[in-house]
Amino acid sequence: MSVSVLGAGAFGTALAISLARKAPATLWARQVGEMAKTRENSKRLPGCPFPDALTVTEDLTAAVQADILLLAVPMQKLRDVLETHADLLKGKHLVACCKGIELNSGVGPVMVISQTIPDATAAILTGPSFAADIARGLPTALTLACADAEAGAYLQEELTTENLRLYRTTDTIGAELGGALKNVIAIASGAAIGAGLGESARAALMTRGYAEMQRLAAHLNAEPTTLAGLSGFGDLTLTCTSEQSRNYRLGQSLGAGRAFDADTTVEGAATARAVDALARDAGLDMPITRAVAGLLDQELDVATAMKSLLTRPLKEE
Ligand SMILES: NC(=O)C1=CN([C@@H]2O[C@H](COP(=O)(O)OP(=O)(O)OC[C@H]3O[C@@H](n4cnc5c(N)ncnc54)[C@H](OP(=O)(O)O)[C@@H]3O)[C@@H](O)[C@H]2O)C=CC1
Ligand SMILES: O=C(CO)COP(=O)(O)O
Repeated sequence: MSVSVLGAGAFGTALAISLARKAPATLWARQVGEMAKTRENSKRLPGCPFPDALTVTEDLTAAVQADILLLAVPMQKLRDVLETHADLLKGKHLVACCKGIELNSGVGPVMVISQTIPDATAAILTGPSFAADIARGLPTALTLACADAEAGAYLQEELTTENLRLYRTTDTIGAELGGALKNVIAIASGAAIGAGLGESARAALMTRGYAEMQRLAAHLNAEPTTLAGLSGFGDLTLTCTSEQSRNYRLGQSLGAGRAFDADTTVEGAATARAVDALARDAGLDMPITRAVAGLLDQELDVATAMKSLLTRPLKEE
């Protein structure tokens, strides 16, 4: 077995470091810059030295010699990367490591892989994990979802490491929805805390946000148990409560009326807009997602958004 990680952001670098502690692994980037020399990704993941068994390369033809390719680029870039390099990626096990819904199509990463490289085995690796934790070798548990059960079991075995424990499912829709939607709720949670609305308000947003996640998941025929697992409930809990999360921090900035670095990868922003559009088309009630999309597009401020949530007609839980 051999594994290559395509995309040397914080997450791709962390996964490559973790995997290279178990067996030789490759990390591909468009530009490796100083990484090959300093043996560290000082821009995206400083302070995490590369194991000797990690090869860093700009040569995609060499990287795709591996049987398993982890795709660790942001969701809105995934289709472009796959289309650009389609010839090299045919027939491989392609594991999306991004979290989000594509803005233009309303589909998640597994569907993007299936649409662009139809003869590849498409899977997703998702769940509660900060890149720095994985790179430091702290214990982490993730979900590996692949519609092909046999391929899923193979990927689970190959990608599990001493400190990275993988659970598997065939429910790719549920797994990708969990990872995508929790980021939207994390923005809402950060906004509540940033605006000084308190931790009780955050708990309400997390819980009612989870209800929205389940509503969309049911509409798209995902398994409710997947949403209750690491990729849904697990990642929702982590991301809505930690300042390590960029989605949460963007929310905090919105709530506090502060500017936020536009170059930071915040998957929940495009996903909120994509899911808001999906919900409208499907006639689904997703008021927190609507509020987050409204905040991001400056149609609402936090006080108005919160008021609109609190004054909705009373209903059964
Ligand atoms: N960071 C984390 O803790 C976690 C992140 N994730 C998920 O991982 C995904 C990536 O996030 P993360 O690694 O943090 O993001 P970063 O912002 O750290 O890095 C993004 C990386 O994507 C690369 N990239 C962008 N476009 C392309 C392209 N067309 N071809 C090749 N590479 C490209 C960038 O390369 P360049 O530097 O050349 O621009 C950069 O290295 C997201 O979906 C995120 O939700 C999941 C769990 C944890
Ligand atoms: O997905 C993550 C944790 O599981 C990382 O969260 P952010 O993308 O918000 O930093």
